Amino acid sequence: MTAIGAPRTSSSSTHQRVRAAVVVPREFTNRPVFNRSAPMDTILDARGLRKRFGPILAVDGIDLTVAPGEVVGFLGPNGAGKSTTMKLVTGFLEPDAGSVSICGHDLRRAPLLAKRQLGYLPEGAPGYPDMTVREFLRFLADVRGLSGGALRERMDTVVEAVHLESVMHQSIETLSKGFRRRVGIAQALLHDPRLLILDEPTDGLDPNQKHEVRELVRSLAADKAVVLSTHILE
Ligand SMILES: Nc1ncnc2c1ncn2[C@@H]1O[C@H](COP(=O)(O)OP(=O)(O)OP(=O)(O)O)[C@@H](O)[C@H]1O
Repeated sequence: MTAIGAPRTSSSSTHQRVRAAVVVPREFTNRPVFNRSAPMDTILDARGLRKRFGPILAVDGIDLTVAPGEVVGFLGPNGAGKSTTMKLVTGFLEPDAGSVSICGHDLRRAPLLAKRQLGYLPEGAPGYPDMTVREFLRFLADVRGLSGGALRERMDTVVEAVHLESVMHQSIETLSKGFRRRVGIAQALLHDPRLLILDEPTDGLDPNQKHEVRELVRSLAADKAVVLSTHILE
């Protein structure tokens, strides 16, 4: 994947900016990536990211900076390299070249500090199928180091934000796609991160659910930076 053109900006509110980074497979373009120097309040600063899988050059020199209040959308066809870029940005995969900094913390040198500021919804929103939603969220809150009153407060906040009240005692394997995706978003929000990376958050959802997730992302983005992807080009 390379990114083409300057990111487009549209103003949805005075505090929020939405940008679309159109991403295309390497063979379709020789145009340069967008390359800007990071301003002081940058939440995500990725430079020169490159990743090869054998003969496939999946990510070829991505530079990306995202500031608070910005929503950046990766738009590209299947196989363009959107998920791979997200895996590099979240530390799920090691890049062959390049660096990632989250809230000023270098992902390689200070992974815990960087990941503390990161919430990640992987593609397909994986969860532990036999856990109930409550067990799953409690487990992840525990992993994130939350306990006592802080844990209860964050659980209540995300359950309300994502509207999970009605399914808290249901096992994840019995949830509809829409609710499964919401649980994935809830776990990404639990520790109140500054950066949200959402891989295809609306994929497979019906139009109402898509609208809800988009509204949710919009409401969350006021004080966070959000990067999301979609292969739905229209
Ligand atoms: N672990 C891997 N091993 C080998 N090739 C891989 C691996 N992960 C991704 N690829 C390849 O890298 C390229 C980019 O894949 P990626 O999943 O990042 O694309 P994508 O834009 O997210 O696509 P989609 O919209 O289908 O999710 C594809 O050609 C894919 O086959």
